[in-house]
Amino acid sequence: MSHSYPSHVTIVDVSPRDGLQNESMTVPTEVKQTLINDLIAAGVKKLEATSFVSPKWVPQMGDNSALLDALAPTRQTDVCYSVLVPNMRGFENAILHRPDEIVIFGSASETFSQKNINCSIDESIERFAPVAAVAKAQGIKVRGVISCTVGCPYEGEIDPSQVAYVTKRLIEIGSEQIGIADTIGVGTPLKVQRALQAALEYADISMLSGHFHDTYGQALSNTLAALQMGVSEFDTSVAGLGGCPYAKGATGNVATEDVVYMLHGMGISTGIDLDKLVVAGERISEFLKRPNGSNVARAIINKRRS
Ligand SMILES: CC(C)(COP(=O)([O-])OP(=O)([O-])OC[C@H]1O[C@@H](n2cnc3c(N)ncnc32)[C@H](O)[C@@H]1OP(=O)([O-])[O-])[C@@H](O)C(=O)NCCC(=O)NCCSC(=O)C[C@@](C)(O)CC(=O)[O-]
Repeated sequence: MSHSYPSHVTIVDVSPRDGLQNESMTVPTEVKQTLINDLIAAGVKKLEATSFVSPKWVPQMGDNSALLDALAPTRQTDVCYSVLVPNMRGFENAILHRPDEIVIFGSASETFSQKNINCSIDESIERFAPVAAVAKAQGIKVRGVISCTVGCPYEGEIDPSQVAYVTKRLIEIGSEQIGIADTIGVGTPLKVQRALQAALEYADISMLSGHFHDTYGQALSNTLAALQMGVSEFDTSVAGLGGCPYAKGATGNVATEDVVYMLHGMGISTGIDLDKLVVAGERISEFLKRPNGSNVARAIINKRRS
């Protein structure tokens, strides 16, 4: 069977944000800065640095401004520094640091929307609309991410028509890209393809990206299923770090190392140096005192030791 896979894939490493937002220990700003610089040294060209959400809701991201200040002197012009922004208050704080891209994050599940950002899906779009308009007027890219596109921790299975609806609304208010997220990692390849297919009612394939958590070990298969549809951008997390504070039990995103290994093995370029990426993942895993969540990283490290 032949598929027309993309020749190049953009990796968005979300570990500094999605990876660390759920950590119970305080991760010092310098450690986040080192992680980001390690990722960039490995060739990552797009990353989620932090989020401008309420520190009462997500204390771990409370150093958002300090982190961007620390990164400023060595900021790379060919790297896209993204930040999550839930409302105008967050945007006003973020804009002081001129991020390259803001991410507005909605949900295909009503209940998850309430739990995560304390408003309904329609209310969230109303909040995002002025944020997206001001960002675009200032030359900042706007990406929309939709949580719970295949399953929700509160509502169970999500109908693809919900994904189509939120995609439509996010595009109407100016999202240039749409991330299809499997927040709790319950998706399997055909379900993920159905969610992507629903988004394609309103979005072009070049606008879509995949954001797959690996709770049930399906994320790499789901990545391949998305690739087969022509998706060429994926959110991944070095060492598989992460989880969402409002999706109990959900583990991290698919490990960046695992996706890069698969893509390179398929002849698809990423611009990333896998060995340097493994160093980045090991350093943060050691700091967090947790086993490296990437199968590929563990294999490479074991091989080096033997
Ligand atoms: C959205 C809100 C702020 C609404 O929270 P709220 O309590 O409804 O907001 P509010 O407007 O009523 O304000 C309450 C207080 O928060 C302050 N406030 C209000 N906004 C901000 C802000 N931006 N930055 C700093 N402070 C803020 C505001 O000033 C006020 O302060 P007070 O007067 O009480 O001192 C809250 O629900 C929130 O911060 N939620 C965070 C959710 C979050 O970060 N979730 C994890 C990221 S999403 C995710 O992981 C999924 C994703 C993207 O990865 C994809 C996937 O896998 O699904």
